Amino acid sequence: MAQLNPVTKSSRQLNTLARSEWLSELAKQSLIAEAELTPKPGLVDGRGSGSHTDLSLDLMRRSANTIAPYFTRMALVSAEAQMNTSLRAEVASIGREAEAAMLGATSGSNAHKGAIWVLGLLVCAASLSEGSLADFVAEAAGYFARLPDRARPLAVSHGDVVLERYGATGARGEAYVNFPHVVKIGLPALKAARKSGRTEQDSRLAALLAIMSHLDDTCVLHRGGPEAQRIVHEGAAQVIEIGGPGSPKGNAALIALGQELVGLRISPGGSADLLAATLFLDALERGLERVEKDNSLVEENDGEN
Ligand SMILES: CC(C)(COP(=O)(O)OP(=O)(O)OC[C@H]1O[C@@H](n2cnc3c(N)ncnc32)[C@H](O)[C@@H]1O)[C@@H](O)C(=O)NCCC(=O)NCCS
Ligand SMILES: Nc1ncnc2c1ncn2[C@@H]1O[C@H](COP(=O)(O)OP(=O)(O)OP(=O)(O)O)[C@@H](O)[C@H]1O
Repeated sequence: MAQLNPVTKSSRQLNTLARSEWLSELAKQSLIAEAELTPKPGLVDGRGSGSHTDLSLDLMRRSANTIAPYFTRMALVSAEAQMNTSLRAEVASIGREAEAAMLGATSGSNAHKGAIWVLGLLVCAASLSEGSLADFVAEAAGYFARLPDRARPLAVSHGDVVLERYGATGARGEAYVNFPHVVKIGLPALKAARKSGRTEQDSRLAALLAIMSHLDDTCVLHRGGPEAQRIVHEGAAQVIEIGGPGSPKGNAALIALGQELVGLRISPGGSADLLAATLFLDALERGLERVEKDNSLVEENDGEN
């Protein structure tokens, strides 16, 4: 009989490790692809910092690279696990560690708080369910999010302030109802734009604008209240209505919307997070080895991250 080597990992363990690393890579690449996508209104992109004074594209990339190992850990603890409150607590604790590491890497700037939450839940759901269909994974992630978070900190967040003032449920609310702005708005817009022959860059921008035109975003509400939210909803809808990214009028309106948002210091950060989630689920569903580059950003160091 062949001698069993206790140090050798079983092929099942190796598969779990490979899938966890793949999910984490897809999540990281989705974050980098979102940040690099240009021109995005009010957000950090290849042109600069948008409406932010404490963020840059380099910082967004550094943050994404810092977070990636935490996505791997989330996927590993979720693989072959039961979706219950004890796993929820374990993942929440890794999520909070990721947030602290992100803040450490950015000298305290919030580059990816919302994104850690959204992608963390989706990575866990994809790992645990071994599924790849967007609706199915988003539903599993929603179920996971709704399990109680016993370690919720007492500190008041921007989301708490906005919930109290305007009743907007923000990142938590989006997850609790299975990410409708990703599966019912972002992904269909991405696929429809691709199908109509738009470039990958324009298709991703179309998905972002579709999300922006519907989402109640606590980043926007916290900085500018309901008037800022109205400007974002109507501005994004207008760009889509007159032809969308890739059409001459749509391109001009997109640039003008960006100038307006930067002038008012408005940033649709929640929509950016949900675009990253859209790119993640799209790559997962298509079984891609990596998130495709859209070629909208040509830089000397491009490709190193
Ligand atoms: C739920 C989170 C985001 C905290 O929510 P809270 O409302 O307090 O945060 P805050 O107002 O600072 O907003 C967080 C970010 O969400 C994004 N966002 C805003 N609006 C929306 C929206 N409608 N939909 C999705 N994302 C949004 C923005 O990027 C925003 O900056 C999260 O940090 C958390 O509770 N983590 C605990 C750890 C955990 O359970 N992790 C599990 C998986 S990682
Ligand atoms: N390309 C991007 N540009 C800017 N923000 C982004 C981008 N991608 C994702 N985000 C999200 O936007 C959020 C940044 O939010 P915001 O700047 O409002 O945070 P804050 O520092 O907590 O608030 P404020 O700057 O209003 O005091 C992050 O949670 C992040 O997940």
